[in-house]
Order: sequence, then structure tokens, then C-alpha cells
Amino acid sequence: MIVTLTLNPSLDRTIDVDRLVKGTMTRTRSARIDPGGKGVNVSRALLANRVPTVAVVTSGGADGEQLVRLLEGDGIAVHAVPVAGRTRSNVTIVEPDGVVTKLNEPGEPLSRDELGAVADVVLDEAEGASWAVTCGSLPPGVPADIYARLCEFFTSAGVRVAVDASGPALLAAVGAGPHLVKPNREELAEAVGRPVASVGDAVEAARELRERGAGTVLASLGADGAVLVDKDGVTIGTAPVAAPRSTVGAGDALLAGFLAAGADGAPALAEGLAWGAAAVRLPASRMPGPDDIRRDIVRIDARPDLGRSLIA
Ligand SMILES: Nc1ncnc2c1ncn2[C@@H]1O[C@H](COP(=O)(O)OP(=O)(O)OP(=O)(O)O)[C@@H](O)[C@H]1O
Ligand SMILES: O=P(O)(O)OC[C@@]1(O)O[C@H](CO)[C@@H](O)[C@@H]1O
Repeated sequence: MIVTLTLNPSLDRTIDVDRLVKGTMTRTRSARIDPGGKGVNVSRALLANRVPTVAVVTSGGADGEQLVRLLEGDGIAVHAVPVAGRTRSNVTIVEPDGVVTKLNEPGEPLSRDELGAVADVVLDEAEGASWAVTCGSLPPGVPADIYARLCEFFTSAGVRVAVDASGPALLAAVGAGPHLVKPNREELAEAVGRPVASVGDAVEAARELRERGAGTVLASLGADGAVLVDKDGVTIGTAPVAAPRSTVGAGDALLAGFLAAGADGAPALAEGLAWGAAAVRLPASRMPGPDDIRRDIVRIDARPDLGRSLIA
């Protein structure tokens, strides 16, 4: 069982337009709503591939109720903690060439009591679980060390912890010694305080996060694939997609595939890359199921070129 926690979930509204021109009225072509938030997506991807999972989320107002209805409609086991603040809506605008413009709300503040209630629920749900996955931005008012504190609780209960966070929340979590962190290129660069312009830069930055406490670093590099740095060394892979449709949630699919495959070494990296690439071929933040995932496109580089520049 893999338990995910999303403190700041969203209704993801995806709008297709022919062309987005700032400052003009644009008629849209189509729109869809998906349950969103990083942990939510990890659970959606796991369930689509028949990996048992529970999604713990906060839920507030009519949009929170809709989020829970959508998740339950998809057959996801969801434990929603009611909160006073409205669940946010995040908007993605997609142009025909796959260019994505994303507008994420900050979310509404969580009180101390609400945070305590969520922590009780997720610690309870994680009892006996193989992984607890804590993901995404923190709502206003939530201390930046929340993932670090949860990590300590999970670890002492014998549950492995994966963290997908950014900024101070990622830095604090790394110091608490999680089994796995999944930064993207920007998060990695911010965490080490220097640009990540090449594959070698990503490897060095990932090594630094390991030195600071993370057990394994799975750094996602968009179209450049992903870098895995763990106790056994460095593994690098790619899974090219000729015509990406939407990259939203691709990092969540990568993480889900990596965990589903056992979170260890090249086989797990390859599975994660296959799931990430499959997500990119799907519209909006749809998560891939078995029929979408192609493992034949994955390449694990036996002799990686560390000097290779990353796509801008
Ligand atoms: N343009 C692309 N072509 C092929 N694969 C891609 C592309 N973009 C993303 N991917 C795949 O998805 C994975 C995750 O992408 P990325 O690094 O953009 O994650 P992210 O920023 O965490 O995404 P999100 O926050 O939307 O989930 C990559 O490691 C890669 O496997
Ligand atoms: O604002 P955050 O919490 O950083 O990210 C939230 C979000 O962009 O992440 C998911 C894609 O990874 C989307 O479903 C969701 O809208």
C-alpha cells in the first residue's frame, strides 16, 4: 500500500485554445476538470496500474466536495479531511503545439488544528504501508518543516518516505533523511543554489542532496529524462516523446512508476520514465494506465555524456 498526502490539492481545469494572446479575449476550444495536486496524481497513476493506494487530501467548500467526488468516481480510496478554506482551482491553458501555461492558486490557509487533524489521519493511514508520499506546495500558514516532521514520524513507524516539494519545504525535508526525493530541474537548482545546465550539473546537485540527508534522489529533467543518484551510484535515462500533448503531472507519473517498480536502481528508473513519457502523450493531467505505457522507448545510458546541455 502506498499512501499519498496532498495538503494543497486542486481542481485542475485544463482549457484548450488555438492561440493564447496576452491581453485579448480568447475563445476556448474545450475544457476539462481533473482531480489535481501532486499526491493525488501519484495515487491516480498507481490505481490506474492496479497498485493499492490511499490518497489523503484536505477538502473545503463545493470544489473540495467535487474533488472528492471525482476521485471516488475514479475508484480511488480517498480519506478527505474537511477544512474551512476553499479547495483551490489550478488552470492550465494548452496550445496545439503542446505549449502549456499554468496558473496555480496559493490555496487557502490551514489552521493549526486542521493541520494536526491531517497529520493524525495520514499517520494512521500509513500504518503498515510500504511508502508515504508527501507532495506539492504548502497552503499558506503551514510551516515549511511539515514534510520534515512527518518524515520523522513515518520513519520511526518503519514507513519509507518520498517527498516531492520545492524551496524551503524540500530543503527541510532533505535534512530529515527521507528515503527518496523527486526534485525537477528548477527545484534541484534552487536547492543547491546554482544553475543546473547540464546532465553533470544535475548529477552533482543530486549528490549534494544525498550528502545533506536524502537516501535516493530521482531528479526529473523534463524532455531530458531523469537522473537517479542512490547508494549504488548514478543512473541516467531518457524516454523521448515526439509530440508531447501535456506535461502536467508527468513528474507525478514518473514518481508513481518508480515506486510501483520497487524504487531501486535502473529497472525502477526505466519504469518511471515509461510512465512519465506516457503521461506526456496524454491530454491534461490524465494519468497513464497499462495500455498507455510503452517500455520499448526507454533508454538507460550505459555511458552517459555528463557534459550534455539540458534543453532550455
Ligand atoms: N517533453 C517531454 N518529452 C518526453 N518526456 C518528458 C517531457 N516532459 C516530461 N517528460 C517526462 O516526465 C518526467 C517528469 O517531467 P518534469 O521534469 O517536467 O517533471 P515535473 O516538473 O515534476 O512535472 P509536474 O510538476 O507537472 O508533474 C521526465 O523525467 C520525463 O520522463
Ligand atoms: O502548486 P503545486 O502544489 O506545486 O502543484 C500543483 C499542480 O500543478 O501539480 C500537479 C501536477 O504535478 C497538478 O495536478 C497541480 O495543479
